[in-house]
Amino acid sequence: MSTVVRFDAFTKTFGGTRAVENLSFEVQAGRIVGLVGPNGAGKSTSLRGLLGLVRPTSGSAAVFGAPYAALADPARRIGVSMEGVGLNPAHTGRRHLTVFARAAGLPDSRVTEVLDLTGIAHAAGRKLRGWSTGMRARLGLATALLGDPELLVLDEPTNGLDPEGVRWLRTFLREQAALGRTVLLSSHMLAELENTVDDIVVLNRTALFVGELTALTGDGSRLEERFFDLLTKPGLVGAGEVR
Ligand SMILES: Nc1ncnc2c1ncn2[C@@H]1O[C@H](COP(=O)(O)OP(=O)(O)OP(=O)(O)O)[C@@H](O)[C@H]1O
Repeated sequence: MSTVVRFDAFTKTFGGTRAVENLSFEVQAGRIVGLVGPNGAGKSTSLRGLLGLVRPTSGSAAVFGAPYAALADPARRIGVSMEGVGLNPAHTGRRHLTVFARAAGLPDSRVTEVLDLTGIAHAAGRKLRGWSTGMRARLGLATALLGDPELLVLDEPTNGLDPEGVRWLRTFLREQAALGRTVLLSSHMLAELENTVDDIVVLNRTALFVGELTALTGDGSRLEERFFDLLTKPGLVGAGEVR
């Protein structure tokens, strides 16, 4: 197995706020890894640190063995879906994707492919101001897929998706993993994650658990139960718990 992502004692302080402390974990190729934690736990800060959008106060985050900024062709190797990526409401979906495709040196034909892949081809000609949150979530994913990347980094990809969309995303991510792609995603949807991820990182400023999902749920427990155990009763969870 090869290591795709590696956080090593990653720590980020904003002014007086320690957003992430001493976070260490690895993501192996072909795995789907879920980063979970309560609001403000540091999930987005960690993902942004991986993508070079946040500079660690100490420690490091590396992707494909190097800091993001050192990668030769990050837009083709890593697909990112994250809130705050500019959407021009006056652009159509196709236009939005074409801007990103051209910036990454990809052919316009790839835009049509990702529109089909993510089920939004029928809306491609409509201005984004009229798109629902769920449609925008699919557009975020379509943008991430443009470069046919080896790694997908998805911040809250299920936000705004309806149940059909959530199910579609789960199947889609499993297919990606079966093709050898790697997925690192953050989510609040514990019940859904249980059906999707191979490995899990429970984060509450520091990592409370890093390991295979089955180490938490293999005894028939629900992820939600184990999650709250970790948050409220550290020391009871066992294998994989970070001490
Ligand atoms: N640019 C910033 N400047 C100051 N503080 C920040 C900044 N970004 C994040 N923080 C703080 O860092 C902490 C972690 O925030 P972060 O957004 O990483 O958490 P999160 O787990 O993604 O939360 P949520 O689930 O609510 O999206 C919070 O206390 C937040 O207020």
